[in-house]
Amino acid sequence: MQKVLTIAGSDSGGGAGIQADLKTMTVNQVYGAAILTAITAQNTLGVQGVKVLAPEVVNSQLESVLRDIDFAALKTGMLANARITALVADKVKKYNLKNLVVDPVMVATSGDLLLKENALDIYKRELFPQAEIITPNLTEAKILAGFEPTTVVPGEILAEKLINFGSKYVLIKGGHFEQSDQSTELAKNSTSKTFPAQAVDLLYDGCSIKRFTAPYLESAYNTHGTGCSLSAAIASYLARDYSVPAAVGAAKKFITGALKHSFKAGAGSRVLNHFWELEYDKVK
Ligand SMILES: Nc1ncnc2c1ncn2[C@@H]1O[C@H](COP(=O)(O)OP(=O)(O)O)[C@@H](O)[C@H]1O
Ligand SMILES: Cc1ncc(COP(=O)(O)OP(=O)(O)O)c(N)n1
Repeated sequence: MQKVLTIAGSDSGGGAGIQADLKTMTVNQVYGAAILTAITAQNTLGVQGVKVLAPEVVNSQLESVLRDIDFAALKTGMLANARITALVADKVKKYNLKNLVVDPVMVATSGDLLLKENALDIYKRELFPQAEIITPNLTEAKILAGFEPTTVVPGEILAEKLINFGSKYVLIKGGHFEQSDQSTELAKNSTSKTFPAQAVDLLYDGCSIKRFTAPYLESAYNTHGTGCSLSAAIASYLARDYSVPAAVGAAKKFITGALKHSFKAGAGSRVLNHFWELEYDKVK
């Protein structure tokens, strides 16, 4: 059994954050451990409150598990601020951690901010250079590359800018496409005015681009926790010794199934069904 660590925030509604990561890891057959960075009061309608933990508390959790457990991969989600981001980067270096997946979580689907802006520099200088893969969504990719979120930028240009921060791979996710992005590479198969035909994620290693496509599921528009679960699945497959492109392909298949079987847990956005491949679901 391979061990995988998530360093992320808690989503009390169970759709994203640590809760989504641990469900993803369990169903993808790795042992998941979790370091909390923040506690959010959150449901399917949005984020009602955030309590970021003191760096000392994050530090003691990290020291406890890293001294004891040998992790085959790890992922970061909500790191909340510059001090926690720097602390995590230090631990990755100190413990020589491999297969680091960085999901640079900045904003929830609801629009609530989950990262202080001054953390961006630390991400770029200290965390990305140690990452096997970084997994920004389109908006996060634009912010990291220095563009306004509303600017239309081809995926190739974003990927080229982001790989220069030093990660081995960049995956730009196309799930939360915007109307203004309809003309770009990430949504070029668009047949409707509102939704693209394909959800296209773009993987770049500094040499060549590989696209991972799946049908865009209109019914699953705005489903919560997709980015968290995708990065947790990538970390799980890396731990199981998949190559990066193979891990991304397997994670994309997993997330597409979980989106297809997504459901309403509350009054707001849909949530993923992480367990869609299990037998009891097929019997229903
Ligand atoms: N409605 C959808 N239909 C198909 N795939 C989707 C849909 N929404 C998101 N995805 C996929 O989910 C994964 C997470 O992407 P995204 O939702 O953009 O990330 P984030 O949650 O970080 O904003 C990607 O593989 C993306 O293509
Ligand atoms: C505690 C917490 N962490 C991360 C998120 C954002 O989740 P993510 O899967 O990246 O994005 P959405 O699919 O929800 O847009 C969150 N909401 N809470």
